[in-house]
Amino acid sequence: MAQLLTDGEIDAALSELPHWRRAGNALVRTIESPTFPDAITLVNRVADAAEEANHHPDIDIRWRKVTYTLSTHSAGGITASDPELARRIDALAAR
Ligand SMILES: C[C@H](O)[C@H](O)[C@H]1CNC2=NC(N)=NC(=O)C2=N1
Repeated sequence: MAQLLTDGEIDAALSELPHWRRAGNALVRTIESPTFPDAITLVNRVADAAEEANHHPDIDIRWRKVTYTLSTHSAGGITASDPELARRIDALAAR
């Protein structure tokens, strides 16, 4: 099973992910897109990346604001897969 990151490892990962914050056992970022269709386009790109990585975010869609919550459900917290997916989401959001 994937190994949980320590608090120190999570802090170190977050120091390189300025858009993300820790909320308990998860990494969270809200991305506001210019329009609702833009927000959904990004959600679809994230879905493709998540499927490819077999690591899936929880996604909360509120009009143009989408909140991505990353944790490794099978491990009950944050593993290396979570900052990895956060970096992928950042790259897609910057397109
Ligand atoms: C069997 C398969 O590996 C699992 O169901 C995957 C799919 N996507 C997943 N995504 C996330 N975020 N956590 C998981 O534990 C997880 N498990």
